[in-house]
Amino acid sequence: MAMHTGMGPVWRHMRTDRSAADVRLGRDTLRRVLAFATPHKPVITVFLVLTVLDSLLVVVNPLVVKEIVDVGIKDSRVSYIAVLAAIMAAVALLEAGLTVWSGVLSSRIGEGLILDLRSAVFAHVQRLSLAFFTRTQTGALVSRLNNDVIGAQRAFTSTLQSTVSNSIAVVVVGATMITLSWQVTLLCLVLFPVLVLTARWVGGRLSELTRRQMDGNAALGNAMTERFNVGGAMLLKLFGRREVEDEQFTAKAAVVRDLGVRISLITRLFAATLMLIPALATALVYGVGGWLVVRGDLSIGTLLALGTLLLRLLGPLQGLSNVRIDVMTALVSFERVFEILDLPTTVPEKADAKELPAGSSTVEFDDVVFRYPRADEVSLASLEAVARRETKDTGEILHGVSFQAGEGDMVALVGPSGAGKTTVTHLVARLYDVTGGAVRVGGTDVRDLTLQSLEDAVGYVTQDAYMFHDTIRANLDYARPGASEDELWAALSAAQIDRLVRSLPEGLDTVVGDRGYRLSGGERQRLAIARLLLKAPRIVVLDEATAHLDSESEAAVQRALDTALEGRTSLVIAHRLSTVRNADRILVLDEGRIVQQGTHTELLAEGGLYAHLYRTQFADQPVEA
Ligand SMILES: Nc1ncnc2c1ncn2[C@@H]1O[C@H](COP(=O)(O)OP(=O)(O)OP(=O)(O)O)[C@@H](O)[C@H]1O
Repeated sequence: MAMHTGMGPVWRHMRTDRSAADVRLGRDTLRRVLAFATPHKPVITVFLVLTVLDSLLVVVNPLVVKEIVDVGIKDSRVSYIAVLAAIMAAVALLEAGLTVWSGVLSSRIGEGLILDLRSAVFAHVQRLSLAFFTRTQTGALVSRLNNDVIGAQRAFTSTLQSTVSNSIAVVVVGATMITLSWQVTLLCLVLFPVLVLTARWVGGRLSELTRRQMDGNAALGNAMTERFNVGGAMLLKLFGRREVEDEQFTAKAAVVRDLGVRISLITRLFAATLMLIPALATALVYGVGGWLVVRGDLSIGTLLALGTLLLRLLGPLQGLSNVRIDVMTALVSFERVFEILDLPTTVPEKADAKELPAGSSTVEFDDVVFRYPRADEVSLASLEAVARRETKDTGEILHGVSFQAGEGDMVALVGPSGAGKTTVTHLVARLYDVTGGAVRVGGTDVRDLTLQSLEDAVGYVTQDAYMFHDTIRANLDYARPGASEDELWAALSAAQIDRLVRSLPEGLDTVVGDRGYRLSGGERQRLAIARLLLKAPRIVVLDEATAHLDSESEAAVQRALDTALEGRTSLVIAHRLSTVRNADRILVLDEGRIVQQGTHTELLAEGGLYAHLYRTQFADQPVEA
């Protein structure tokens, strides 16, 4: 097997982060790692048996060589030589077979473990509260997780295999060599510490230089992404900074070049040492061994066997010198994955949570107090580079908010920017939990309901409705899996967007979302309304678009909304005159408090903040038909 003689895995060791070896692991880590291995126990057992067999085979062929030379050739026994040669060929075949078989098992274990870890992490992260996502740079989290999941599976494949096979090989080959000639063995072993020490030194230097090179490349990447987008490119042009930018970029790139040259120099020096030491050891074996043969203390066959065995000792010894770092690196990866799995959600479902009874759609806020969770309450200490750590409290955002929306009522929220309107809407479907007081849906505290039944009952349409980078059909299907073609078109037509979708060359199969066909703000919101209509929730939370739509799409959005809200209890962050006029109740929020509530006519008569908002925001809007 390549592992016994080759130096392939060495390069990976050389570049791994050596700091892992000094990390202190949690008490439970090993137990939990084993728990992940349990489902794969039978395969791991077979894999280990194969690895042991393969490592034992390593000494067979050198011993057969000895037998051929010392007995077969010396005594001119041709048929015996033929048998021994056949054994050699059989061992080689067996070794090849074992390599393939254990390779297949290794990937089955590794890939199986990746699947288990990925599914567990995805399922858990999906259930974390919204607060986690507002605090964490998702891209960085995802790439960290990907690396850790792959690092963790390595524990059960290459690390496990190399540790077992290298240990056995060192013992078996070492013992065989000592039995053959302890004098020669001792002599060659003097050279190995040189190899191990060089490898350690090179490893330390390489891992540090590689880390610096990665940082340098990241800095280059950041410089480019920041400047090669429309905003950055414009800033550069407007401030005439081209020359300075050129110089700064070249300086950063030069650092990466210098590091690259140093890494390559050290790598080559090490490669030369790797070739030199076995060559020197071989010279020693044949020099000293040859002398012993001449003196009659050693047979020629033994000398040849020693020469071959020596080469088979080198790789395993080298591998073992890195074992601690390998094992620790894999365990640290596991620990990072566990850290994510251990993150508690701030909106947990109770064990005895109830289903929301069909038809209940009242919403009630009872003296609700709320503050947003701090970063250190929702994100990870070890994800410092990913999460913006802040321990400062955002302070109370809502102070004793109380109101009721009866079945089918439309409640409008108005108030200056930052008053807490969006925050109020977040609490209805438990995107966050209240700090004090209670939010009730259908008369039950939302914390006593199952998350699924609550999520089914409440639908949101936000200003910038998110669409997956997928077809219109797939985005609609998300709200009602398996919806028929007729149902899709009925929803699109009620949302006043059917004409547009029909006019697209690909129709329902047009890709929308981040990078696909770009819908205008109004079109996107109408598509979101179609999605809401398919979901058909009993309660609708809506953030009306503030952006100015042209009067035609404004009217279309309005008609779509009228359909969407009909017969449903709704909470609307209102920006339109028609909405406030039609609302059953208007809540006027200011600095986290409801300062006024009533109908449009009542509030206008009352004066105060509403009358002021009306004059500044609503009065100059045309009244729609
Ligand atoms: N995720 C968050 N973490 C911490 N503070 C937040 C968060 N979201 C909002 N806030 C703060 O809560 C306060 C209320 O914000 P909210 O978005 O509810 O106001 P709003 O009335 O909807 O404003 P606008 O009309 O401008 O959208 C603001 O001071 C805001 O800075």
